[in-house]
Amino acid sequence: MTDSDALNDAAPEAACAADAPAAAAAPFASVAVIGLGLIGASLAATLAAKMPGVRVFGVDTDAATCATAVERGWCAEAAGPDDAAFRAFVEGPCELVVIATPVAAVDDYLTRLRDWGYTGLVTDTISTKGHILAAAEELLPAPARYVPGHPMAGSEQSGIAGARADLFEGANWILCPDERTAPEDFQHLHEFVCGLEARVVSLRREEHDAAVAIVSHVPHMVASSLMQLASAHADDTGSIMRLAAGGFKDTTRIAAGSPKLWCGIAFDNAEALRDGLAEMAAIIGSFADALAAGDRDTFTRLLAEAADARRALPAAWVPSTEKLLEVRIPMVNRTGVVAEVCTIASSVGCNIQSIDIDHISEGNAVLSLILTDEGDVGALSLQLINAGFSVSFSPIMPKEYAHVD
Ligand SMILES: NC(=O)C1=CN([C@@H]2O[C@H](COP(=O)(O)OP(=O)(O)OC[C@H]3O[C@@H](n4cnc5c(N)ncnc54)[C@H](O)[C@@H]3O)[C@@H](O)[C@H]2O)C=CC1
Ligand SMILES: O=C(O)C(=O)Cc1ccc(O)cc1
Repeated sequence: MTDSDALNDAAPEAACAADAPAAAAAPFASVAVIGLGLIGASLAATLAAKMPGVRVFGVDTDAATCATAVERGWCAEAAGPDDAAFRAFVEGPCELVVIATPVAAVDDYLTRLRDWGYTGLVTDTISTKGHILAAAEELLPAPARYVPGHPMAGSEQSGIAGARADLFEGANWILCPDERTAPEDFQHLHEFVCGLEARVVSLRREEHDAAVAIVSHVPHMVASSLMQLASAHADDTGSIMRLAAGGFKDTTRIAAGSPKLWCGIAFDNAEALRDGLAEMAAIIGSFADALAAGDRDTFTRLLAEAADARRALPAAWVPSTEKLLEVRIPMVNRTGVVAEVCTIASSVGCNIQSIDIDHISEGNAVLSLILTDEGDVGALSLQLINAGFSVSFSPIMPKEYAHVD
């Protein structure tokens, strides 16, 4: 039994305590968080609050940031990258490394992990995967144990000053397993992310950058462009800015984000961002064209399509605890089952609440997923069958579920 098994075994009682906020089961006993800025420090703060048994070692080049993280009780220890204690932690108890720095710092840490012979799990929070995927493949001693991650939550603030223990609550957290990802590794990472009260969305790693260009990187550049436009029209007194109503503020909040961080993100996702910006320019052009042509129908259609799409944006979902569904999938003679199944489930909007692997015999296991009442279960079933899986679904009662963990 590993340390983390022991933690897991101890967790159900804690999770049942009715009065205090329950501590989540901790799949890792010791975690290194590299980069203690908005995201890394929020992760450390969340772990301290929700998985207090986890020993977090923080790493940051800024000594004051390290001191703050320890003072606040978010990290047991925190140090600069050259501190011997960091190497000792990686070579010793560390079970998970989370890289939460700007993308420019990635090579340095992957090289250190290589030089220190680290073969444990590695994930990250970096907004783009262009660089880190290639670097992890080249540098990590166990590249199959790198699972790209990306919390789709944050803010326009930077550094530990903006960090919050509730930043990830209800947020989507992308994980990108591939066919080499060991089922147990993905199961533990899934538990880790769910323990932060975020929701895992599985995505093929090669699709990540194009997808986030559309929902995150182009919007950031559009928000910045709106501020450029307004600034160009502001006189010395800035009076035009005082006219800005809620809509302007809603659509430009993210423009206050760190220019250095966002320049790094843009250049690591240059191709998808360029394509997205060109599409965006064409869409803005179609409004201008309709105006020039006096074409009210087209103009109204463009607005109406956008209004419908905005109203249909998924609201925060409160899953019904009465409608859980278990999906059981034999994993005989097939690698990459977990990555494939979870990616299919996410693509049809299904939310996996927990993952269990029942080992039936040597080399023979059944993957058991507990789904909440979200997404298109019919499409899930069809796609899994088309992908060659033999699947069985059964509704489960909340009481039964209490014993699944
Ligand atoms: N800001 C946001 O809303 C989100 C950011 N991300 C991604 O997460 C990562 C971190 O972003 P933020 O926390 O917002 O950045 P941040 O600017 O708030 O913090 C970065 C931290 O990394 C430290 N740092 C810089 N270089 C370092 C190095 N070589 N070694 C150790 N520490 C170093 C800085 O001192 C700082 O504390 C980035 O890759 C970003 O793209 C992901 C989701 C949301
Ligand atoms: O502030 C917000 O609303 C964001 O959308 C933050 C954000 C910034 C960068 C990411 O890669 C993901 C999320």
